[in-house]
Formats: sequence, C-alpha cells, structure tokens
Amino acid sequence: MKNQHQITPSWDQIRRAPKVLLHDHLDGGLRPGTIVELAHETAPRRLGGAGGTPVPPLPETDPDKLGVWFREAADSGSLERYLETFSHTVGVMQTREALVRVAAECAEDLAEDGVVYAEVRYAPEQHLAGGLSLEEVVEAVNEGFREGELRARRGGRRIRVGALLTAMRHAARALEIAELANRYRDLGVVGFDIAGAEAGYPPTRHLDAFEYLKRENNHFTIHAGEAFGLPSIWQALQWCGADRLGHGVRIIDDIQVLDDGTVELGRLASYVRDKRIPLELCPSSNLQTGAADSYADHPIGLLRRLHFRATVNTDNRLMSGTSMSREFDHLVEAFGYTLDDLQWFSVNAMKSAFIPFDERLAMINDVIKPGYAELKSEWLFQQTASTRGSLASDG
Ligand SMILES: O=c1[nH]cnc2c1ncn2[C@H]1C[C@H](O)[C@@H](CO)O1
Ligand SMILES: [Zn+2]
Repeated sequence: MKNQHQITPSWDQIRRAPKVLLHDHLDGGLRPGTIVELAHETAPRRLGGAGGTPVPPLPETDPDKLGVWFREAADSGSLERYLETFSHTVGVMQTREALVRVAAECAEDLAEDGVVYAEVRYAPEQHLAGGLSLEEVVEAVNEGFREGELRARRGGRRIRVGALLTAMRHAARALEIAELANRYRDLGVVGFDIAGAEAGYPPTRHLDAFEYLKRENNHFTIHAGEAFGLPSIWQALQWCGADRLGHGVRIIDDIQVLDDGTVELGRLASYVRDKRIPLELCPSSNLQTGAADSYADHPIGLLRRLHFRATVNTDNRLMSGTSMSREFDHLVEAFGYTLDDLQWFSVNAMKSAFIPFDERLAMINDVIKPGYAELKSEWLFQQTASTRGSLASDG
C-alpha cells in the first residue's frame, strides 16, 4: 500500500495546494479577451507601444485564437523572438484604466489558481506612451493589485501580491527605475529586476542601479543564466550582488554528472547552493526559448535532488499558456513529484520572497504548511471509506 508521501497529487489537489510565485511578468499574463477589448478601446487614440513605437494591429481578434497565436509565436526557440510578442501586450497597457484592469485580473487569476503569494514584475518605462508618468504607472498597477486581492477575498480566496519594478537591460533607465522602486517600497513595491534580451547586455551595464539599491538595503533579482550561461550568472551575483537569479537555469553548465552517478559542482554552482541563492526556474518558458528540450530533461530535476534553493515559476502565463498549477502538473508528470515536493518548492519560494522575514515565516507556518497538511490528510479519509466498505461486505 502506498503511504501519503508516495501518492501522486491529482490535478484538483495541485490546484488547491497553496502556491508561491516569484517570477511572473504582468505584461506576460494578460487574458486574451482583455487584450482584444483594450486594443479595441485604444486603437482610435493611436497610443504608442513599447518605446513609443506605433501599436501593431493584433494578429487575431478572437480571444481563443489570440491565445494560441501567443503560444505559437513565443515557441521559436529564441529569447529575442519570444520577446517580440510583448509589443501586443505592452501596446494595450498605456492608460491608467488599462493598467488597473490588467493588474486586478492578474491578482484574481493567480488567486483562482491557488497562488497565495506572488511577486509580479513589469517595466514602468514601457508604459509611458499614453502620457502617464512613472509614478502614475506604479500607482495604477498597485491599485489594480489591491482591487484584485479584494475581489479574490470576496470570492473566498486569499492572495497577497507585491510588485517588482523591472528595468529593461537594453535601455539606460535602470538607476531611475531603482530609485522609483525605492520610493514605493512599503507602498506595494517589494523589489527590483532587470529583464530583456540577455546576450550583449550584461547586468554590469546597470551597476549604478544595483549599488544604489544595496546602499538602500533594498532587494533585487536579475534575469541571468537563461539565454546566456555562467558568465551572466557570475556577474549577476559577484559584480551586481543579486539576491535571486531570474531563471539561473544555466547553472547546470557548472554541474557534472559522472558515469557512476556522482555529481561534481564547480565553484560557481557550489557558491549558489552554499549561499542558498534562490533560482527562479520557469520550466515552460525555458522549453520555448530553448534552454531545455523537455520537462523530463529540465535541470530542475537535478537541482531539486541536489537541494539547490529551487523555485517553480510561470514567467509569462500568456506566452506559455501556463499557470502555477500547470507548471507543477508538468513536474509531477515528469519527475513523479508528490505533495511533499510541491510543498518543498512552495516553502523555498516563500523563504526567498522579498517581504520581511516575520511575514514570510507566518505565510509558511500559517498558510502553506497547514494547506499541504490538509491535502496530505485526504488519503486517510479515502482509506476509511474503503475499509468501511470491505468491513460491510465481510458481513
Ligand atoms: O524570460 C524573460 N527573459 C527576459 N526578459 C523577459 C522575459 N520575459 C519577459 N521579459 C521582458 C519582456 C517584458 O516586456 C519585460 C517586463 O515585464 O520583461
Ligand atoms: Zn522573466
């Protein structure tokens, strides 16, 4: 007979399990129907997209077809091509109303999926084409997150959402965005990030922003080790001082599995594991941009076995057609993970969040562990029912 540690969680249990999400892009998670509606509303005003360029017409106006279009267009194997799809989402996120709506729906959708804590990132500098200031962008998104949390609570779900402000690595506004993140600290913004094409844009281009944040005792993560390998991770940690690695999946290049099964870690991989540097792993996104060939081949399996501080994330729910539950489900299927594994990932993520330690601890002890304990106890009651059945038939 299987015990509760070996039972494969059902889809329903995965959905109900309390999940923690550290790496999710606001502009990568819009509902297709919302894009269609917002595009319709904003088209006559000819608002600019990212960088003030004209908004391209939507490739599809039927929400279902548009969802498929995003998944297929993002499925090229190249991070640069993947990023091109964002012109359609960023393009419709240029007014206060649109930002409030998108942020509220984001919080609602995550709560509906059983996410209890999320850090959602976006680049304020990409939402100025409609005339908003950086501050107005941040305030609109914060308002949306609060509204979404409220609607979730009314629907019987609890979620807490913090914002991460991203600076685009090809641009030159990182210090300004870091200062913005610092100004809105304790007002809904919990940290800073840099994103965008990795090759050719090393994180050290933005050292002034990172040094500023360190002086302010603030937190930041850096997209590194996704499309580019170890040098990018090394710079993010040893030059820039990142608290977490956005992706970091290419740390696998510094890990050798020998023929006899023993594993050797290089200096950088050892450092990452020893210092408990959180890896914001995003399996589906990595499959689309070419960092892994299949879920079963994804380095997360080995990194989990080796006890790296691995976390599971969605990156861009729209472009990958995913959710936290789907990411967990893929991993359950590929690696046979149990509820204990899912709890391990969730606790890892909560430990790595940018909110204060006492709040992280309370989330772990009062929300995450009791949630998994409840799910793990379900087998006991199934057992009782079948035992009763067989006792009754024994006469
Ligand atoms: O996986 C990613 N790697 C690098 N940059 C990314 C990724 N996903 C989204 N972005 C970019 C595109 C978005 O417009 C920006 C801010 O969310 O971040
Ligand atoms: Zn990302």
